[in-house]
Amino acid sequence: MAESRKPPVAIVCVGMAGSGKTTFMQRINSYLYSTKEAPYVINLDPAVRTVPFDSNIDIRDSVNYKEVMKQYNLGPNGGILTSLNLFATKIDQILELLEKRTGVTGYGSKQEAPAEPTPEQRRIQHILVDTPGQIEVFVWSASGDILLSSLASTFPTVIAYIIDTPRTASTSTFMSNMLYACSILYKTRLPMILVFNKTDVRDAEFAKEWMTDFEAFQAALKEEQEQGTFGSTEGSEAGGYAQGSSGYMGSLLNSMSLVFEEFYRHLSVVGVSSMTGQGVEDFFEAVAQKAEEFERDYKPELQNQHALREKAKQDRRDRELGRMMSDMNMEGSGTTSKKSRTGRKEDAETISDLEDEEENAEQMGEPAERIGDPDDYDSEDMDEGNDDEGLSTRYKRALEDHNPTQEDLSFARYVQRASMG
Ligand SMILES: Nc1nc2c(ncn2[C@@H]2O[C@H](COP(=O)(O)OP(=O)(O)OP(=O)(O)O)[C@@H](O)[C@H]2O)c(=O)[nH]1
Repeated sequence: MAESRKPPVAIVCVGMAGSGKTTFMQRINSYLYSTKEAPYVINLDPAVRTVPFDSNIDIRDSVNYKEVMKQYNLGPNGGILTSLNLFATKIDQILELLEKRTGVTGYGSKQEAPAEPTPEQRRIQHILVDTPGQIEVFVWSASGDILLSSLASTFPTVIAYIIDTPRTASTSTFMSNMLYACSILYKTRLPMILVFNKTDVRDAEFAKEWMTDFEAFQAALKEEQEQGTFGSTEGSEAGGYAQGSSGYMGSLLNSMSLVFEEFYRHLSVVGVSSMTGQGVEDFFEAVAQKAEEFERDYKPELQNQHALREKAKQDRRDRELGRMMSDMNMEGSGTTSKKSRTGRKEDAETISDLEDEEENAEQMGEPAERIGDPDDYDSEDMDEGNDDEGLSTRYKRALEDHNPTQEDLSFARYVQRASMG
């Protein structure tokens, strides 16, 4: 009897620019190496110059960010977004690779589950993902969504939200960060760990206290207002808000601290120093806890959504198939020859449509054999089977195999237009 195996956990590091994502990735990467559990590393930041660790998959190997900016006359953020979009069109290949390396298949996978993972596959317990510093470009873009939901369809996926602790020590910057974390949690719908980084500079105890005791937060807010430091970044320098304007802000933060009580309950909080390595073990304990939570609470919901999407897709295919058949006037006329009913031209259009789809898919980087054998749509072959049922089945299969989702389709068109696939 094969020993049951926990699938590797995907840890996606997000955080504002300069919060220390890359340094944190480097730290947890070397920690895992020291425990002989080498992770699988993915870099999704196309604009980073040097990455201080080895990546197994690097967006920079597929997309040249500088070239994208030049070619499309884009600024830095547009360049990152476009690079991510282009990379997301290859998500099938990325997943296939991850599944091969880890021996795990997801519920949406086209691959068969392996009988027994090899020792190499078993060794990968974590997949680490570094993201661009322009957090919104990743979290709020369709490509970020595709990358995250694809990962989560195969692996327990956890978001590590990295916070620059010294720069979050005032009530206003703390609350801004919490608001951001909250929006990411509700956008991604994945379990989240708040990583208060740089604890060698500033201890994260204050943040933990503010998250568990709203009275402590309100007391800190009052103190800042009295000392005139309200609105500063680090809670000690001169206030960023003019006297008098802090009244509204103060009461807003006060109310938010009450509203966020429920949100805080869904989070794990750890203090880490990526510089010294302090707190890294706590982080991995939180990861294990969140991975269990993912399997228990998030996965059924994701599977449910996946099943609903599949059903909607199937219904749409059926409708399209029905429409196509009635357009071709083929329903229930099993004796008439297809050629005489529709004429050569129509057949040729249909075949070329299918070929177009195949071409689209190839431009998206899928290997030809996965797109379907061109012989399937050979006109001679189609002529041979004069029964409607055969043709109907073929169309159905063609739609199943080749009709991308609306999302895929828009990406396919996008890539085609950009001629970058
Ligand atoms: N003292 C201290 N500094 C840190 C720590 N972690 C990161 N830093 C510093 O913070 C700065 C930013 O770190 P990065 O790892 O480049 O941050 P990032 O979030 O990847 O930055 P972007 O790539 O711009 O998004 C660097 O100067 C790091 O040396 C830490 O735990 N303690």
